[in-house]
Amino acid sequence: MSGAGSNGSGSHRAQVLDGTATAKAIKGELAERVAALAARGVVPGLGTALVGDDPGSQAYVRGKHRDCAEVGIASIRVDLPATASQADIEAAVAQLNADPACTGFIVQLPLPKGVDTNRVLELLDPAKDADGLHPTNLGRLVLRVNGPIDSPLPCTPRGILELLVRHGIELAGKDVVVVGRGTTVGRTIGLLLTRREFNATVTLTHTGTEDLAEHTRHADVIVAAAGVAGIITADLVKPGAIVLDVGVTRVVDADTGKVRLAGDVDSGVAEVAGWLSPNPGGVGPMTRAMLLANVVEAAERALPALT
Ligand SMILES: Nc1nc(=O)c2c([nH]1)NC[C@@H]1CN(c3ccc(C(=O)N[C@@H](CCC(=O)O)C(=O)O)cc3)C=[N+]21
Repeated sequence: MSGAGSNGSGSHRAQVLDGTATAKAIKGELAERVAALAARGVVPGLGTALVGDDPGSQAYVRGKHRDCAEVGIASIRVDLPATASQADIEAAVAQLNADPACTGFIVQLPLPKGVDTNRVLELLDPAKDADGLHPTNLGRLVLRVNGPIDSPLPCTPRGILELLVRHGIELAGKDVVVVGRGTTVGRTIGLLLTRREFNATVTLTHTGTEDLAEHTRHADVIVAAAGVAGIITADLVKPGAIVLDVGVTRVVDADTGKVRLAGDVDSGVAEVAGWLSPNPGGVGPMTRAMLLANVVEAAERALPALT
């Protein structure tokens, strides 16, 4: 093996966890499964409920529908104005729950201030929950000790696991430090990785952690999902560690004055880590691929059994 150890000349570069290429391979596989469904008269359909005009959220939703077109999944869009009320949003969820063309859907987060997000998520039909964020599905994530994935998992945690598996990386017995405790990434990947089939040892750190470096410096794997640009600097990383850059923050570039997206991982980490997921091009494309997988699997589960 070369690449994973320092060569002493200071020119070490971490190996790349290539999310773009991996997501492309997964989309190819999903296109075949979509074709098999079509042969049985079923066209999977992804619904999105988008509230307001945040440019970031609009871009994400556009990207999701573009991905759908690539693999043959139908698109159903429900767009509501920023002024939509709780009742309007709940009505959009009810509409997607009832639409037979929609086999899976997401409510794009975050919802506008004042909206009760948990109440909206509770209303999704768990069988159509493409984000795996309905309490029933989060409960299944916790309860399932072993066995096949038969309920949707949240897209980013699933994407991270898939990215590692497809690069031949095993987590069993490893020390994983997760930075960030959000529902969509940090807390859920922590719960998932402690399940017997993954068998990792997990430390879940967050903004209240007194000495973050003390934890990360001993980690075999760091999942950086704090949403704080550049929080993981090279001195926080054990040489050879596996580092996943999940965070996305909009920052104003000091030199150009332009807004750009910044990850949680500082560029210097590439000199220390053994493996690193680029950002962009790492976890983001995998998240989108797993959304497609969740939609295809929901349609597969809904098929009548072959006799
Ligand atoms: N209900 C819900 N489900 C989500 O899955 C969800 C959400 N709400 N709200 C926002 C976050 C964010 N998120 C991203 C997905 C893909 C990229 C992605 O593909 N990024 C590209 C770069 C894209 C660019 O340059 O703008 C990359 O990393 O290579 C990024 C961010 C999903 N989210």
